[in-house]
Amino acid sequence: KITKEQQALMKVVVEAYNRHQIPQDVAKKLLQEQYSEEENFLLLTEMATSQVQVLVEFTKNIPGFLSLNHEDQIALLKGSAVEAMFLRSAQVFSRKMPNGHTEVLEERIRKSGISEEFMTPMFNFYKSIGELHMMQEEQALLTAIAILTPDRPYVKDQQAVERLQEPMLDVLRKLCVLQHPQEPQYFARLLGRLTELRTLNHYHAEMLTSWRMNDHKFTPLLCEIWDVE
Ligand SMILES: CC(C)c1onc(-c2c(Cl)cccc2Cl)c1COc1ccc(-c2ccc3c(C(=O)O)c[nH]c3c2)cc1
Repeated sequence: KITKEQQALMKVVVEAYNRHQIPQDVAKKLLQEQYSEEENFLLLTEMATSQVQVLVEFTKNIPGFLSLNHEDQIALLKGSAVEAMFLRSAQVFSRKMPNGHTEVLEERIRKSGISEEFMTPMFNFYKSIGELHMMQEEQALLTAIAILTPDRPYVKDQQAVERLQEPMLDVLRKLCVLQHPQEPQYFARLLGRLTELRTLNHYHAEMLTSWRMNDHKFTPLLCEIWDVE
């Protein structure tokens, strides 16, 4: 049922997703340093900065992305960065990393100056992703689909983005039917996570504001992608 060109498209996206990961020495830092709120914030800032670099490289490998209008490429990256990082960090939680990354990452997020009201939706999302037991092909395609969301702010040629997103949605739908035959609603559940991600964007904007009010500093790359400072 999955055509040859759909196989090829999936292969490119999955390989790019696996190739571009946070370097292990950066990820391992989560395990080493102390646990002060300050230290946690700095470590999470380092992870996010590294994750954005990884995200840019992954996005450049999405077939057709580099032939989009350049301003639209930037608009898509800025509009999807937080969602892509929620998806990627969610894998850490659902992967139940062997060397304790999961507990450590949760601990550091819970003690990094994020107010309680954002913890619940954030960790509910992590839990809902974990329950899906997504395959890596599904993770890669879902991330590409999130990045290729046509109605991000400031996107001029939305049709061009739709033309790239639709083939991804078709492949993911077919893949879900093949990999989860006993669960016909699985594809719909995956798309439901994308809706949940949109609400997390709003919470995240408020998290940024409260961090900035407490004079927390971000890196130049994060300031650029999140339009802060
Ligand atoms: C600027 C800082 C304070 C910030 O602001 N909002 C968020 C933030 C938060 Cl707190 C939650 C969700 C999204 C964002 Cl942007 C963050 C921290 O963002 C990240 C991003 C990505 C990881 C992350 C990814 C992969 C792996 C990984 C592997 O792949 O092996 C092993 N360890 C990983 C860690 C962690 C934290």
